[in-house]
Parts: sequence; C-alpha cells; structure tokens
Amino acid sequence: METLSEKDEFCVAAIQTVSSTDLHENLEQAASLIRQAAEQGAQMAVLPEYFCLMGRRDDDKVALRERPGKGPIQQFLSESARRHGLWLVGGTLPLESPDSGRIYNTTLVYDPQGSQAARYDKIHLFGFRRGEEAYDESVTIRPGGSEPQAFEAPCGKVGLSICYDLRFPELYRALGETSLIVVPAAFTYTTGSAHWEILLRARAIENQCYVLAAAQGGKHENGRRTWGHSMLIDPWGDVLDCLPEGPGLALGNISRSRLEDVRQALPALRHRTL
Ligand SMILES: O=C(O)CCC(=O)C(=O)O
Repeated sequence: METLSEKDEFCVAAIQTVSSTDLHENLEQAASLIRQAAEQGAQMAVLPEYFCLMGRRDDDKVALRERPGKGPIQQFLSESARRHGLWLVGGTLPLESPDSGRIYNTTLVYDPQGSQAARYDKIHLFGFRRGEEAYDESVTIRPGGSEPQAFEAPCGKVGLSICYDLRFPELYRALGETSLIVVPAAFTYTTGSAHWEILLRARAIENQCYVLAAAQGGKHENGRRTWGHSMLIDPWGDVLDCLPEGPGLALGNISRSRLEDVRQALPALRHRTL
C-alpha cells in the first residue's frame, strides 16, 4: 500500500448529492459522482448521509434496511470501491437493529479491494422543532454505542462521524489524534446556514486535522431543503474547496507535511491538560 511517507499528498473528494425518493436513481447519481471523483484523482471519496434515499416519510428508510454484509446498497458500495480502486466512505445507509421499527444510521467504509474496513453507527440523533419544521430521528433510528470508530488509510488515521455528531466535540476528542475526520451529512438549510461551516472549521482547528464533509445540498423531491456546502478544511481551519449547492464534488489533498507544520507551529494538542 502506498503511504503518505512515500508521496506526501493523498487526494480526497466529498461527494454532494440531492437525493430523491428513488433508490435506483440515487445509486446512479452516486455512481456517476464516484466515477468523476476517481477521474479527478481521488484516492478516497465520501458520500453524504442518506445518499441512497431521502424518503417522503421517515419510515421509508426503515423499509430499505439491510442486514450487515447483504443487500443492494452494500453491494453497490463494495463494487464501486473495487471498480475505481479507491477508499469509499459510504455516506450512510439503513442497517437493521434489534428494535422493531428502528434502524441504525450507519457509515460503512470499503477499501480499494472492496472489502469492508470499518463500521460506525450514528450516536447522536438529531432533534429540532421550530415553527413548521420538526425532526426527531430517535423515532426511526436506534443510536449506536458510545465507542468512537476510526480506520487506517494511507493518509493516516481517519475518524468517523455523521451529521449531528458535529455538535458534540467530545466525540472527536475521544477519537484521539487523527489525520482526517469525515462527516457524511444532510444538514437542514435552516441549521446549516447558521452553524455548518463554523462547526466544521472548529473541529478542524481544535483537533488540528483535515475535515472532509460530504453533504446533501438542494431542494429534495420530498420537500426537504438541505444546506450543502460540502467542503475540505485543512488543519489550520482554511477551507480548501467548497461546493455550495447541487450535485458535484469538493476535492483536495491531505498533506502529511501540512499536518506536521501546523502541529509544530501551534502545539495545542500537546498542551492539553484535561
Ligand atoms: O445538527 C444539525 O443542525 C443538523 C443535523 C441533521 O440534519 C442530522 O443529523 O440529520
């Protein structure tokens, strides 16, 4: 496996979608964007939360749930990773849970051979109510256990998180030192326009690592509006690339020397006392 010490840069892409209520259509959109990412040199691609379905009803995703290791969404992810020879962070998909009527909202990661390399079940479940707008994920989603999850890739340790997790900095601290944090998301237009970029940049600055956030971004068939602004942020907190709206990619390089420069110049990680 080629590592960053042999070649300093590792190219990553955040894929932004505007997913519909149709699984087939969504997988086609994802396939085309993964291909574009590979053509542009990405060695890792991250899909957004619920890239496979933005249903009309909350429990549409429950109906789509798969058993671990079986099912069309997992097959699609594994084949896509292998076909393009890249690391694929598979946004999120619904996996069965022990609760009847509730699923896990899960990120599965595949290596360039198409083998599953990591699994993370979303821990923090989004709840929001203001005026007409209301969400309560806990009705259809069972929270994952409180163990943070990460995997090793050529760019170093990659920490996993999903959407609303972004508001809980203790999760990222619990991951330990990472080169990259990935955030598949579907932030709402309302909360995203207020908080998304600030939270992402804060996580990059305080953990002195890259943050790659792949979002849903646009007006969906089910009436929901998502904020988009998929982006790559460097360990200094600079936004390297950002896609405001619509399907597409935010792309850039992870550089080990950039990570080391920032951590050496400002050794905040070593100054922690708690
Ligand atoms: O935290 C937020 O504002 C949005 C979170 C969200 O949309 C989600 O977790 O699905």
